[in-house]
Amino acid sequence: MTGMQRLDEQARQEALTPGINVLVEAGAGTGKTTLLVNRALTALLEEGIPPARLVLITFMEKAADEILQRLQKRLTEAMTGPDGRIRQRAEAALTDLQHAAITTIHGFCHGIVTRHGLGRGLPLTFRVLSPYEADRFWEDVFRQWLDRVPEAGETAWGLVEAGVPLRHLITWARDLTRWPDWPELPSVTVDYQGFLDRTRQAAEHYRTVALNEADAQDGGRQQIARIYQEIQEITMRSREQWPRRIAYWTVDAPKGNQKNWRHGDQLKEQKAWITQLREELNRLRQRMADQWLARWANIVRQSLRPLWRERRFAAQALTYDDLLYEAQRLVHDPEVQASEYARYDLILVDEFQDTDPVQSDLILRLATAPGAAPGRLTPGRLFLVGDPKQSIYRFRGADVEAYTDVRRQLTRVIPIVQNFRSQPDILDYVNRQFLDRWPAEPDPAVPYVPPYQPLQPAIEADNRPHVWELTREACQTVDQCRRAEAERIAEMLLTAKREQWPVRDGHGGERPLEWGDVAIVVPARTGLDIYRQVLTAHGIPVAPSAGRGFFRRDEVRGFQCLCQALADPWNPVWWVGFVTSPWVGLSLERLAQHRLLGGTWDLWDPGNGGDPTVRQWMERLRYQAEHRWFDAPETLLDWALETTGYAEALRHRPAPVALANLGKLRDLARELGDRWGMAEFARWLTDQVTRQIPEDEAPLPAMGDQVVFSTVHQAKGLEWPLVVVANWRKGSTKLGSGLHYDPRTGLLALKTDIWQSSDYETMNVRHEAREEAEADRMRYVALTRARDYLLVFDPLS
Ligand SMILES: Nc1ncnc2c1ncn2[C@@H]1O[C@H](COP(=O)(O)OP(=O)(O)OP(=O)(O)O)[C@@H](O)[C@H]1O
Repeated sequence: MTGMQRLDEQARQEALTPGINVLVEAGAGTGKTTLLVNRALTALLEEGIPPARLVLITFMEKAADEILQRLQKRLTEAMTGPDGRIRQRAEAALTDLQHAAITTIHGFCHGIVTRHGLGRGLPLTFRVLSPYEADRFWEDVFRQWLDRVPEAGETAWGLVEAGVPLRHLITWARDLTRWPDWPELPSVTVDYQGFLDRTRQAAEHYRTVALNEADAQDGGRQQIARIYQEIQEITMRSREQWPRRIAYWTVDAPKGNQKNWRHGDQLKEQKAWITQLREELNRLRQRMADQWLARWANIVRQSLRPLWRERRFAAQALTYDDLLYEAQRLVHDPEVQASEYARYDLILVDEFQDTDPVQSDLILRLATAPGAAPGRLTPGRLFLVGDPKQSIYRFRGADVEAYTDVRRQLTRVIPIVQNFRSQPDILDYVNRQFLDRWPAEPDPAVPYVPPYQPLQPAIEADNRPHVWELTREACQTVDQCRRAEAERIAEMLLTAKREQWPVRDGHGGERPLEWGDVAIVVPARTGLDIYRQVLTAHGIPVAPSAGRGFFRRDEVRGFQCLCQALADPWNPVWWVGFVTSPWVGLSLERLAQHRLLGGTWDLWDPGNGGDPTVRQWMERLRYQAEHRWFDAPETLLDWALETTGYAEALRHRPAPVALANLGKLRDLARELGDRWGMAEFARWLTDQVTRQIPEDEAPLPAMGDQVVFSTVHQAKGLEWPLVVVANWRKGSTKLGSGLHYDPRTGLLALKTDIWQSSDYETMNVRHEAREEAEADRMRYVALTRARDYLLVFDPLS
């Protein structure tokens, strides 16, 4: 099964050639990190570029750490090589390695902003706001804006009057201030009067006809009477009320039965008019949405955006987005560009498929000599590695078209296709899935669809099966299908374990499959509990996994109740919430007993009666409440852990998820509590818990011999001997409700349950095509995680 044949050695060598700008388009499992490290080593050892003149940008901090470690190891090895010059350079590079900018794009931008921001509209020193802080701060500024800028308050009030819910306005304003730039929208007028006049006249006419022509119980006659009545009511009201009434007016599909009419043609005519009215109403609503959007967006653009910028800069605080946008703005200043260009000799970028237009523009600017025309890159400055087939971060702004644009500008695109990870059968299966779906070369008509070069195996095929396309038992609902899938998975896994399927051990040998070799890779966490239950019922050990429900977890809610109890000791709900949470674990019966025994609910006056344990807790909490202004949330957390013995209890149970979450809670308490103090922290935490804001639970430390569940995003960059691809659904790819912006077309569109603006459809068509391509890429990532065995289901319908 060994017998490695090197297929693209020449391409790999070519990629390392100094003096050219390279985009290495490397498929899954082709060893991208090794290639990146090799190119950095060529720069350090052969070209003699000092570490400080290298930039190496990774997608995550963890990847930056890994690359740094690998470089350290390789340089240490090079220090004992035969060539004296290389030994010297390796030693020097190792000493200076900390000066190399091996960092995420945000880290890199931080440097640019720090070096050049002063005198260019940015604060001298600044700190970067965490997303929580940024949110909170934004809300303050938004409130002040509404209060202090008269047109802002008036516009908001006018829109609320017209039927736009305030919470929509707030969300839209937040989105609008987050996006870097978007065009001022043309103002829109809506001709309510014309619409109402026309509709009233027509309704009057059809009503008269129906009265003479149709039986009283006919649906059509009743329908026209209702329409007539509604239009009368709307016109009777003041103009200010028209928009709201029209926005929420629904006209049903035409009704009525020819049999009840003296002349059937009359009903036909009425039905045609009603259909037309429905269309007209939709168009009118679309115009209303355009008008609202333009009014709100333009006022946000004129005054909220500048105010928000001014306020955060005055507070010497930048958001993560600021780092990117400000760095991009700065490198468009010729002086800054010249200075940054002179600073580095080589820029290496990992995971370049997940770039966005801002990032790619910034990187290209730094690879262009000062004064050179845009796009005329200096040779030998760029080494980009990416796999457009694995671009799966569209939801947070990655734009595979930005990748395609850069690809077009680079003269050297080097495909690497030999996969070191998977069994030939698996690669064969993957190739068959995508060869027909994706073009061999980029197709300008579909710039968001990646080109596909078949993956080539690095090991020889054996005659064992490695891929199973699984089928489910017949099922009706999605959950039943999930259960059926889970049953089938359990059956296969038990067989694999019983038959001791061999997996490669990474040292050229084999060993029998263990539970820890198995991953179930899913697109989303919905419905995972079903799989978990079924597998557990079959005796298969399953690793607990972190979801998005951090603020719904008992350990977090218990602490939230404690914080709130101290911030608001007059309300017994909070302290009772705390003592009945698993932190303290008192039962409700015990509290009822406490009351029966003459206990109070009043923290300030626990009295002498009641249950002694409850009273003891009340006294402790009262003491804490009295001192709350002096306590930081982190100190409070420590106090609670010590006093309740909760962490100890979790350790004995054992409950790794809860323990890991307590760790995360402490980090939050430290970070936010330091800046906000107790009362503000308590308010914030309560807000997150009550609004059930989705938030990642703490990542878990490595588990023992257990099957893991992993989302595709979590699985990116990882591999397992046996991968099951399950819980796949062909979901809707439509743009959901809310405000949307497409930086590529400059379109802004909004949609609610009732109305949508006129650019929504155009935007949605673009969006759907891109989402479908993204879903295919997700599937590619999932399938290519498998080393030895792949079990795949078709999507659930
Ligand atoms: N030059 C090499 N020779 C043999 N095996 C290699 C080589 N480079 C990497 N590998 C092995 O191949 C597998 C895939 O490598 P790696 O995870 O670096 O690929 P990748 O390109 O980052 O994959 P993906 O993009 O799919 O996450 C790993 O098991 C790794 O140990």
